[in-house]
Amino acid sequence: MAYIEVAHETRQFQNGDQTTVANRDISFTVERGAVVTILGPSGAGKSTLLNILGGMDSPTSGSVKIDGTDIAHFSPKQLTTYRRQAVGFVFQFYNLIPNLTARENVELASQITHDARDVTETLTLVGLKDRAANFPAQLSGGEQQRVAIARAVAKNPKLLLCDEPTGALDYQTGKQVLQVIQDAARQTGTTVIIVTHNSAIAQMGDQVIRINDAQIQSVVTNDHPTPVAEIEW
Ligand SMILES: Nc1ncnc2c1ncn2[C@@H]1O[C@H](COP(=O)(O)OP(=O)(O)OP(=O)(O)O)[C@@H](O)[C@H]1O
Repeated sequence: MAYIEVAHETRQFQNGDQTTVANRDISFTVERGAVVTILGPSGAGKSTLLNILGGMDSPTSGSVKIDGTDIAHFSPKQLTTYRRQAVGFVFQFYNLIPNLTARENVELASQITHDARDVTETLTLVGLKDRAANFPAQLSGGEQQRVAIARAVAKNPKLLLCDEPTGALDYQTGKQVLQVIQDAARQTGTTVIIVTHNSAIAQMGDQVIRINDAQIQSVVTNDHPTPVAEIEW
C-alpha cells in the first residue's frame, strides 16, 4: 500500500461570490520513505496541497489517505493530533523562537510528541552540535534553517513537509540545506515532500509532481534522482 494516496482532491475558496479553485481533481500516490518534489509556478496550488497533506487545511472534496487513514474529513481536534504526531514542517522563513537557543527550539518540538528523537543526535544530524547554545540571531540563515530542519526531524515525523525551504537562502547555502534534508530523509526513512518553483531543485526527488493551474500536469518517477551536489541552478 502506498504511504500517501490522494484521490480526486479538490480545494476551492469562496470569497463573496468569487470562487477560486486552488486544487482541482488532484490524484497521486507516494511510497513510504520517498523524497517527492512538487514543482509549479506561483499560484499553481502547491502550498494549498502541502497544507492539506499537513493537516493545516482540509479539501472541499476527495480523499487524502496517509498511512491508510483518510484525513480529508478529520475534525479540528483530530487534525491537531495528526499535525502534532505525524508531521514536521520546514518553511521558507525558519520561524524559530528568537529567545530560545538552537537546542531549546529543537527541545520544544520534541516535547510535544511521545516518540521524539534525541535532541543532540538531531542537531548532530544537521551539523549543528557545536552551535546548540546559540540563539537564532547568532546563526546564519542557512544555520537557522538547519535548526528548523532539526526541529522538524526531532518529532520523528512520518511526513516531513518543506515549503520552499531554500527560498530565503543564497545558492551555496541553499544546496547545503537541501543536502541536509536529503540526508535526514535517507537516514531516518521519513517521507519528504518539498515544494519548489525551481525545476533544477525538483530533480532531487524520487518522484517529481508538476502542478499547473490547480491541476496535476505530470507525475514522473525518477529512478536516478540527481544528488544535490550535482544540481545547478
Ligand atoms: N485562503 C485562501 N483564500 C482564497 N484564495 C486562496 C487562499 N489560499 C490560496 N488561494 C488561492 O489559491 C491559488 C493557489 O494558491 P497557492 O498558495 O496554493 O499557490 P502556490 O503554488 O503555493 O503559489 P506560490 O508559489 O506563489 O506560493 C491562488 O490563486 C491563491 O490566490
